[in-house]
Amino acid sequence: MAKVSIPTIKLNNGIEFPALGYGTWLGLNDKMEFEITDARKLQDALSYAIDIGYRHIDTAHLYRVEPEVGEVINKKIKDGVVKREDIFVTTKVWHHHHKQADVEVAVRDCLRRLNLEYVDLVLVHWPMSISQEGVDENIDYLETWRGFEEVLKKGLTRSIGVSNFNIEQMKRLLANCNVPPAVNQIEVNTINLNLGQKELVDYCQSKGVVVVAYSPFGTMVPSRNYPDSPEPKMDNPTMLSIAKKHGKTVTQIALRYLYQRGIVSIPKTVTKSRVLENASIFDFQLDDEDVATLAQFDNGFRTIRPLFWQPYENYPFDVVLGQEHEDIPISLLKWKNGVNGDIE
Ligand SMILES: NC(=O)C1=CN([C@@H]2O[C@H](COP(=O)(O)OP(=O)(O)OC[C@H]3O[C@@H](n4cnc5c(N)ncnc54)[C@H](OP(=O)(O)O)[C@@H]3O)[C@@H](O)[C@H]2O)C=CC1
Ligand SMILES: O=C1CO[C@H](CO)[C@@H](O)[C@@H]1O
Repeated sequence: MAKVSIPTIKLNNGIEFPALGYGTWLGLNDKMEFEITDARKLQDALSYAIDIGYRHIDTAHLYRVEPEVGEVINKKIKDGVVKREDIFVTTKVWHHHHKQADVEVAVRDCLRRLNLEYVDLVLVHWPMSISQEGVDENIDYLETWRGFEEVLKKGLTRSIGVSNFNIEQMKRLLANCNVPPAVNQIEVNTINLNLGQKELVDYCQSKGVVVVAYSPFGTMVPSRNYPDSPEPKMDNPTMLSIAKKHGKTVTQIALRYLYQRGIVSIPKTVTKSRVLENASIFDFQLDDEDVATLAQFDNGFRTIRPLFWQPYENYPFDVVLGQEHEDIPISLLKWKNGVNGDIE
């Protein structure tokens, strides 16, 4: 079987963080459920990923797949493929759990669903605080962060971090915390609309906060949020020529570019050949000319741009007036069995 060796980056707490992880967001259907066939594919592909050397898995309460992900991890531990301490598991607290006292309940529920005693990193998924009913709860993320510092102290997680925080929110958090966030997980992509996030990435990195790129391929579909959204750049001649020069694929060029910017990426795929392809990026180097060319693609467009959350306090992105009520999946906030969001 093929094997990959994925380097690590040190977090600000000294913990080694694999520079490439496995994303587990499958999307949800109209009933806000994932398709069970996709979950089986995810388990097969994740199992293969661990076999070939992936050691970092990104999941979240929102994704509804924590039980499936935990099942694979526990099986690999039982089968002696890895030890628990070899695997870096990230999960995220959804925004109806932002009260300080709710954070521990939420993280313990993640651990129960994952069937793990601890995670390696838990993130504040978004800076906004929204109730199950879609009401703006307006809880300050500084309060949420105090809850995060408590779960760290209790050993439920080895690191704490944030996701979707903008520069102002990062500055305010860093100025008002006891434990600084280890990471900020944000969209950075070079395949779809091209969001380089230079300013935010530079700021986080200058403060020792590792940037994790979600949707590194811009989810590989044209964005719903922009009427003239282009197709992903899989056939772009410039990308193809850089890929050809290095004997690599366009997606590998995109991931390598992130790695050379010091960014950790977490591509999602349920296709085994792509699991291998995405991790085979540590055996070549983009030169200065390639890097300068790739940087020019950045045009500041987001793929993940949840317009329906624009009216909420602490929405982190620029607000586009007139589009606030588009396509509101309030049900995305609803959980089957009450506030803890069990899916069993
Ligand atoms: N913190 C946050 O708010 C967010 C976090 N995330 C995290 O980031 C992860 C990745 O982002 P995601 O939005 O899933 O999108 P990605 O940008 O990773 O794109 C996923 C899509 O790309 C396809 N794909 C993967 N590898 C290749 C390849 N080598 N060649 C061609 N196509 C490929 C996949 O297809 P297939 O599976 O069929 O192979 C899938 O359709 C998520 O799974 C999640 O863990 C994502 C969004 C927001
Ligand atoms: O993690 C996530 C997965 O993608 C969703 C959008 O499709 C995001 O809202 C969410 O933050």
